[in-house]
Amino acid sequence: MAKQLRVQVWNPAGKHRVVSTKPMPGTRWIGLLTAAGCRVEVCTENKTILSVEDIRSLIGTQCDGVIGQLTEDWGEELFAALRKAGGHAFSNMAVGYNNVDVDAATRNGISVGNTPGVLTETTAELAAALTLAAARRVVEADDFMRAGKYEGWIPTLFVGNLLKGQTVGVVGAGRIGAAYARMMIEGFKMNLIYYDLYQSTRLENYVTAYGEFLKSRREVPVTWKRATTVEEVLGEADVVSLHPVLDKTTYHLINKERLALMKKEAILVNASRGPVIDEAALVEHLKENPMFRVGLDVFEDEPHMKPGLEKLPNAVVVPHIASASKWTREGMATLAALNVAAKIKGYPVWHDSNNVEPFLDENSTPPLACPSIVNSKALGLRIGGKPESKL
Ligand SMILES: NC(=O)c1ccc[n+]([C@@H]2O[C@H](COP(=O)([O-])OP(=O)(O)OC[C@H]3O[C@@H](n4cnc5c(N)ncnc54)[C@H](O)[C@@H]3O)[C@@H](O)[C@H]2O)c1
Ligand SMILES: O=C(O)[C@H](O)CO
Repeated sequence: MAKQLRVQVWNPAGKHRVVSTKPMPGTRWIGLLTAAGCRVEVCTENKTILSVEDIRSLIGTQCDGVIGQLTEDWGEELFAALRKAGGHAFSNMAVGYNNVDVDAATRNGISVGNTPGVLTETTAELAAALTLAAARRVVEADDFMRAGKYEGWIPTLFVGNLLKGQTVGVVGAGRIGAAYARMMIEGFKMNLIYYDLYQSTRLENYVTAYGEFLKSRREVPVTWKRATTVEEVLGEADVVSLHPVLDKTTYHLINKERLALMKKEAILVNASRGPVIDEAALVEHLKENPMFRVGLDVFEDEPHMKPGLEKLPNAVVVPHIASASKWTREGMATLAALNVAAKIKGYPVWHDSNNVEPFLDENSTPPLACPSIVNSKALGLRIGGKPESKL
């Protein structure tokens, strides 16, 4: 018998029961759910990652929808439990949904929401921060300073890499990868090489236009190149940042053999998902190549690091905080709540999941639609959405 988990209840008399497996930032998301007639139960148990058993007990015998987290294992067991409890709506509070078995959700007639767009710039900024921290050895230098080791300026102290005029490689040039590329190109005048399954004409045009602008100012123009293989990016780039989805095609995309193709003094950044890199191979590569540096936001066995990584000065490591700006986290909560509330109300799926801005303006009522449902086609859900109607 599973233990009863602590919950905080909002709008107890609400007609539809919605569970959030975690407290989420801000209050707008709670207001939107209660305005849609939902009783909202937020799990406040002091446990970082809930087990499948914990979540089953939260779902209970009657539940219309759940907002879950990327640390949870949403598979057949939970979706069957949710369907049995009368539910038909689930949303991850994340854009990535590799923790969700979407086919299992579809089999059980449950929609799977995610939160694209609202975290694009925030995540790209953290990838840029990791790039700079690794290139200029910021964390090593900070440790050195705090340890009282600084005895005065010398020409050889913490010499790192200059980014200007170097080549930035982006693997996965979707929303976040393209935003990161633009930051590095405009901010540091880097040239671009990218690899993606699809051509990013928008990004290419952007770099071309920026190159023309620089030329008009008699500055050296930036350039772009679409690589035909990931190996081409690894061989040519001075900085490589990983931004693909995690699936079978990207699991251990960066392995021992591919690390060996990279420049000895290259920088590798990962703010996508940990398993995109074979982390044990990375630890060995970092040991053998002290001038090779990494910036990591995500890890293969989160929350753990592969043994040895914690000791390496050429690695900057942060705990999966790439989307952690107040505006983004509150926006993620809003999108997740609306994915569930609008589905419960029978509204259609928003026509453009790459443009969720209309849902994020706190001063206006959101469109009558689910912002982003990844299995909308498989479930045969209606596409539409009308701005400026009350939920
Ligand atoms: N660290 C964090 O906190 C954080 C925050 C947000 C997103 N993410 C991760 O970033 C990922 C990307 O988010 P997004 O909004 O940019 O998604 P997106 O769908 O816009 O971009 C993903 C890109 O990856 C490409 N891709 C897929 N398979 C590929 C392959 N085998 N090789 C190369 N490219 C491939 C796709 O074509 C697409 O362009 C998410 O799925 C999530 O896992 C992490
Ligand atoms: O996929 C996501 O949205 C992120 O990992 C959350 O920060």
